[in-house]
Amino acid sequence: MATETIKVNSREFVVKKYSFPTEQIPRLDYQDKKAEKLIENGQPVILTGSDLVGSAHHWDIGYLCSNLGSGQYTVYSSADGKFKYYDDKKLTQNKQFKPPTTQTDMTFQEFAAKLKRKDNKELMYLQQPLNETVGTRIVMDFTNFNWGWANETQKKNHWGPMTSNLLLVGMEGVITPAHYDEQENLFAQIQGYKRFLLFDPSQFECMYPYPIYHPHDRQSQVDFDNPDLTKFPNFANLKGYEGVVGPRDVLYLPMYWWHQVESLHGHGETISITFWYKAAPTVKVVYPLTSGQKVAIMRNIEKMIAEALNNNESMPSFMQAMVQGRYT
Ligand SMILES: CCC[C@@H](CC(=O)O)C(=O)C(=O)O
Ligand SMILES: [Zn+2]
Repeated sequence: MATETIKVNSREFVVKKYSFPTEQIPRLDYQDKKAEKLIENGQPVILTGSDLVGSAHHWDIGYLCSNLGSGQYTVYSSADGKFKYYDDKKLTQNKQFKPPTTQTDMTFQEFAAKLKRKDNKELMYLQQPLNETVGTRIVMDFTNFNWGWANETQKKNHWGPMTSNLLLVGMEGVITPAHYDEQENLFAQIQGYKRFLLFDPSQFECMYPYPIYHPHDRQSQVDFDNPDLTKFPNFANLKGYEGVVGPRDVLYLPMYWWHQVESLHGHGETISITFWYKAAPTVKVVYPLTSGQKVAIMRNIEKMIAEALNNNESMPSFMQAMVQGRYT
C-alpha cells in the first residue's frame, strides 16, 4: 500500500495513499460564523477552541485505568486492523456471514495490560458507551464537558435528542472503514490523531453499500486498498474531503456523510468521544431534496421492499426487474 506524508499544523503524518482526490475539510474556530453556517447547512467542519471535552484533556490510558472502574468494556480485535461494523441483530438472516472482527468483553485494566504487550498479533479497538459503572472522577469530567455549547448547537440546528457518548480507545493504525451513520455527530478528539476521509451523501453511487438486510448495512462494499472497479465501476469517480483531528479538536460529522477513520501512527493510542444526536424532524419538505434525504428515501424503499417480499434471496431479481431497461 502506497503512503504519502502530509503536513497538518506543522506536524507530519505518514498516511495511506488512495486512488481518489480529496479537498481539505475546513478548520475553523467554533465561534466563527462560517463554522456555524457550515453546521447549519449539514457540511463537515473541524472546530477548534470549543473545549467540548476540555475537562477530559488529561485522560490517558493510565488515568482511565485508575478511574474507569471495573466495568466490562467491549474490545474488538482485527488481524488486518480494519474494524468494519456489523449489526449482530442481522446475523440470523445471514447464516454464512463471517464477522471480520472478534469481540471480547474485559475490564479497562485488562485492555491496558494487553496494550502494553509487544506480542500482539492483532490490533485492538475499545468501543464502549460511557455508562454509570465509571468512577466518580470520570463522572465529574463528564459533567464538566462544555454542555452549554453542545446543547446550544443541538437546539440551533433542531437536532433530536442526544443518544449516546461512545468512548473510543484505539491502537495506532486501527481503521474504521467507509460507512455512514443515521445520526448527527460531534466527534471530540482527546488523545492521538485521526485522519478522517469524508464523502458527501451524493457519492452513494460510488460507495456501493451492502444491502439493507446485510449485517454490514450502511458500510461500503469497496475495499479502498484494492477497489474492484469491475464490480464497483463508479468508485473511480469518487471525490472526497479529508482532515486530521488531534487533541482538543471537534469534528462536526453530518448524518449520512460517508467516513473512513484512521488512527495515525507515531502519536500513541487514540482516545475519542462521540456525541450522537437523532436527526432533526422533517417539519416541511423543501425542494430540491438534499442528498442525505435521498439516501433516507432509498433506505426506506429498500426496507419496505425487503419486508414485503419477506425473502432476501428474491431482492436482487426484484430490484433489477424494477429498473433494468426502464431506468438504466
Ligand atoms: C464506532 C464508531 C467509530 C467512529 C470512527 C472512529 O473513530 O474510528 C465512527 O465511525 C463515528 O464516530 O461515527
Ligand atoms: Zn461512523
